[in-house]
Amino acid sequence: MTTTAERDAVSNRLRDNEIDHSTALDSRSLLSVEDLTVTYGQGDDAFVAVDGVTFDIAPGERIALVGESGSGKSTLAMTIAGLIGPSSGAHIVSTRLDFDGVSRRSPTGVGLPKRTDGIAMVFQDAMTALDPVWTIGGQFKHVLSGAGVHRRSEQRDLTRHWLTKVGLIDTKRVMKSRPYELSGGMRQRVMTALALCGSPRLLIADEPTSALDASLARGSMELLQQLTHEQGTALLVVSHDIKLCLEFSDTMLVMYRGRLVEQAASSTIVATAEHPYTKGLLGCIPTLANRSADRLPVLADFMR
Ligand SMILES: Nc1ncnc2c1ncn2[C@@H]1O[C@H](COP(=O)(O)OP(=O)(O)OP(=O)(O)O)[C@@H](O)[C@H]1O
Repeated sequence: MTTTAERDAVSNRLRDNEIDHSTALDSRSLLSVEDLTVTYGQGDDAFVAVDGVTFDIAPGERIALVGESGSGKSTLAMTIAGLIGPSSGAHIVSTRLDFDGVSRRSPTGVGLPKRTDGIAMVFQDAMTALDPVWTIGGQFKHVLSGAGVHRRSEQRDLTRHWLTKVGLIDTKRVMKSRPYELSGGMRQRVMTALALCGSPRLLIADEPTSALDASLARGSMELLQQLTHEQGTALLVVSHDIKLCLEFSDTMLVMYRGRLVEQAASSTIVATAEHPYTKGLLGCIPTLANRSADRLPVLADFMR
């Protein structure tokens, strides 16, 4: 049995491992992105999905990335996580992409490493994100081995610890189960536990609540917020749920047709929004004041 102190030591080791701080560039930012452009295809068929985006994430900061369908949110999130590259038909260019004090940019500014250590992702659909033929215990073993935890007792105890943290009981049964044997809500919790068990510095959640009903969505956001806060993990949530984002984030990033058109504190964005798309988006949130309106505002084409 691993003690709490031993488990904390493993978590700290996971947090610190393999990050080379010798090339530290900006100690204030966890993630620093400058002029990032992602293009799919080539020549006449080229499509710019992310267009010259610049932003920073501080350690422990909670960011909400919002925007209409096709505005480039997932492309941006997956690029940061190192999950998009030439094999996905994407051409990536940036002038800066630093994570945890280390430049992740290739020397030419084109492309990114395949995977970025210290960044984990939670996807929209747990059924497709989890491996269908492996038991949950086996999937934890795989992730923890990749994070440098090889002792079986440590792996077992960390798995139980994280399954309990996300609110699952009877962890023995869950560990022996395959994804299809669990309910949708349980799978979502397992995915969150898997993402956090390697003690990432940044957790990216792409539409984590869109498959859930309103009360489950709120519970899921609360859980993500609580667990990342406890670990000091920064959280980047991609979502269409503006209302939930306003409540559960420190900073709001608004994308429109590949561009970042607004970056503002979530607590004040309703009053300070400058871009017409942001104003339109915020104006579409149903409130007690506008519930009697015949129809919500229609968003115009804001791009010249
Ligand atoms: N592999 C690809 N090849 C070509 N175009 C792509 C590819 N992946 C995404 N796109 C295009 O890039 C644009 C941005 O897509 P992306 O999925 O990033 O948008 P999004 O804002 O996340 O949308 P949603 O909210 O619907 O998930 C879309 O027009 C999409 O069709």
